[in-house]
Amino acid sequence: MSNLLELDHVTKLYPVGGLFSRKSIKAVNDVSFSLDGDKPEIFAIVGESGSGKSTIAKMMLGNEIPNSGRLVFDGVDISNIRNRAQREAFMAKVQPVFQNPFEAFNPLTRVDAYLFGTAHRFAGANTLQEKETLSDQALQRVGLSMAEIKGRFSHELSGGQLQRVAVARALIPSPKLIVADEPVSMVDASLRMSIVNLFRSLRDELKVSIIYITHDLATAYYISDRVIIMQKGVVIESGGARAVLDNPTHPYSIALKNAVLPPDPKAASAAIRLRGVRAAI
Ligand SMILES: Nc1ncnc2c1ncn2[C@@H]1O[C@H](COP(=O)(O)OP(=O)(O)OP(=O)(O)O)[C@@H](O)[C@H]1O
Repeated sequence: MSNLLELDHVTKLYPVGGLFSRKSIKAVNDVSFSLDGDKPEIFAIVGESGSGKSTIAKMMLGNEIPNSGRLVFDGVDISNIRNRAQREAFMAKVQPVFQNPFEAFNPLTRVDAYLFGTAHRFAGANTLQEKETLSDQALQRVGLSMAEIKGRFSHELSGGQLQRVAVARALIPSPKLIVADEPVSMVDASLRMSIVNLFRSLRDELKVSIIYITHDLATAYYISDRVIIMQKGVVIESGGARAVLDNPTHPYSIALKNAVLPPDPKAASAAIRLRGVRAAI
């Protein structure tokens, strides 16, 4: 068995308190886990705001370097990727999907231009015909087509459609890993499940592994194979998604779960209880 991705005691510090301060915050504190290269899975990273989820995503994408520990993708330490050719090869294999599709697409640029650019840069498409063919194949995978989006700008598409285009773009290079940071939190609630189900079909049909970063326990429970729950940079619980989320053992995970349990008369005060638990831990 070889690992697709391994995080080995990864810690990331950020300075706090201004230029001359020596203080720092441990945004990510000694986090370790790995994804199997032979078994595509949806791996959820769950936690409240500030728990370190996005910092992990940035390190996985090579946009931040850990202060200690290693992130190894496909046998290569991500911190050692230096030249342009290595960077391009890495980016083709690890693709991001971000929270807000309206921020990911410049409103003045036609959406298809993003797909064509990716097809050219990462998939060797040179002619317009080749770019259109690759883009259309990816769009079909996410339930759209070139005909539907050609020539259109981001504001002419719904949030759900635009997030699908973002996923299609991520698929064009045939990545091994998609790092999706809160991919449904800006999408209309009625369309959320369709995007979440899309990730499942990508795992099953394209054999892509997906890091699913979310504060939403319900969708994590629904689609993930494994989950880690983070608090203040630390992994406080990890394992099979069902096992962890059916029977959380850490007070913080129990509080997180209670906060989404319907329809509980106490649910309205869940957020307040959660704050109490946080303060107590
Ligand atoms: N560039 C930065 N400089 C200083 N501190 C940072 C920086 N990025 C993140 N942090 C801090 O690191 C901690 C973890 O932040 P991070 O964004 O990873 O959390 P998160 O779980 O993704 O939260 P959210 O869901 O709100 O994005 C927070 O305390 C945050 O303020």
